[in-house]
Amino acid sequence: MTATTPEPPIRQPAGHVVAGAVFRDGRLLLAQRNRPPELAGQWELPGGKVEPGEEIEAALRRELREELGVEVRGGERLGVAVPLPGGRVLCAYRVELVAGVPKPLDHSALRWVDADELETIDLVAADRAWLTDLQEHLDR
Ligand SMILES: Nc1nc2c([nH]c(=O)n2[C@H]2C[C@H](O)[C@@H](COP(=O)(O)OP(=O)(O)OP(=O)(O)O)O2)c(=O)[nH]1
Repeated sequence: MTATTPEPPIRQPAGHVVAGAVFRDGRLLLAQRNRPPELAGQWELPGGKVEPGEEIEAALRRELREELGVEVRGGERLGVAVPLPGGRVLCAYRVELVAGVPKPLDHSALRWVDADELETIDLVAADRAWLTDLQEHLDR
């Protein structure tokens, strides 16, 4: 009889979280989280987890449609990939608003910020990695 080695556990590939950077008139759209308790009240780029087999741009379109009620296109990477606790990876993408007016369907509030406001607002910690990249597109 041959000894059998137990199969290693199947590892889920690290999940990808997409965040959309929408710019308008020198300002960036930020959304205020309402969950989980440790992030509630902080501001972030709208977005969320990519579903298995989903393309990045499709995930951005779906998440911003669900969260803001708008249609976007594009998806040029902006800044570094940020590792999140739990093995997920967070990336920001520049998207263009093509239809609709953003509404906080899944957040407490929305706000358009300029470069100075972005620096002082209570941004989710992970997103601070993109400060300089985001500010390049913003008015002071
Ligand atoms: N959407 C988004 N999530 C962020 C950002 N920065 C950051 O650390 N995160 C974290 C918070 C969460 O742990 C995770 C994404 O969660 P999410 O709640 O937005 O994703 P989702 O809409 O797919 O989630 P859910 O409804 O299934 O709970 O990434 C950001 O700028 N945008």
